Amino acid sequence: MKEFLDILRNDHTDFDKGKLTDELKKIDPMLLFKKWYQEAFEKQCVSPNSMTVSTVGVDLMPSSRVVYLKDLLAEGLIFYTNYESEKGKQIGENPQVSALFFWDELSRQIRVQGKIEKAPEFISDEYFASRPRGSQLGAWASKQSEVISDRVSLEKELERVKKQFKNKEVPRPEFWGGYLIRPTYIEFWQGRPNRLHDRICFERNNVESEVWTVSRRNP
Ligand SMILES: Cc1cc2nc3c(=O)[nH]c(=O)nc-3n(C[C@H](O)[C@H](O)[C@H](O)COP(=O)(O)O)c2cc1C
Ligand SMILES: Cc1ncc(COP(=O)(O)O)c(C=O)c1O
Repeated sequence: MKEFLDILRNDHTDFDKGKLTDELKKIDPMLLFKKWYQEAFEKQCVSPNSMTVSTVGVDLMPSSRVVYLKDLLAEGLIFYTNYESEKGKQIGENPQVSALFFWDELSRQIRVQGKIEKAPEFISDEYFASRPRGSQLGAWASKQSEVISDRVSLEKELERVKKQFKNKEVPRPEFWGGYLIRPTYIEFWQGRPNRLHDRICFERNNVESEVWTVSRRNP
């Protein structure tokens, strides 16, 4: 037991897969995001579309979970979920969130902060319709984040939902759809030797502004 903890504790492997030049400061951050995302895909990073989204409700207790990035628009990042889930409730209380990507194979991290809002309904409809029927039924069956007595009750609910939509298309539930994160802060992080990493940060005052202030930060 101690052995693996020690191995990990004593692992000081350097990051050395690239660097960030000041040239990057001239690029639109959403275009740079797309470039890095594409590179994460092409380098076959594990789960390149997994992002950790953190929300904070009125109790001020941050809560984080992994979701899949599904759409990348010029305006921001879209993921899909249950609007009545814990995250949905917290977003209702406070629309400020952060999102995080880590692509180990590239020694890269992207940190995003911004404002979140429900995606337009037609975007959610289109995405929901593209999902496998099993996942569509699952969205109806799961009262996401609510306590259930046991697994059997969830499976019973799935059976009920299956009967309800037998021989019919499964419509998108009103309580399920996309959220659009509009960034006000995007940080590109490239791991470098001796823990002296490169960080290029883009910030703007509000989501309408097209003026990004760019800085390099200490690692
Ligand atoms: C790789 C991965 C991808 C996930 N993708 C989603 C997703 O796209 N949407 C979603 O609602 N939950 C997704 N989940 C489940 C969430 O992490 C989380 O358990 C769920 O959304 C409930 O979170 P909440 O109770 O904080 O609202 C994913 C989990 C993992 C590990
Ligand atoms: C609870 C939940 N909802 C939605 C999703 C996204 O699923 P899909 O890629 O089928 O839209 C996931 C993915 O793991 C999930 O766990």
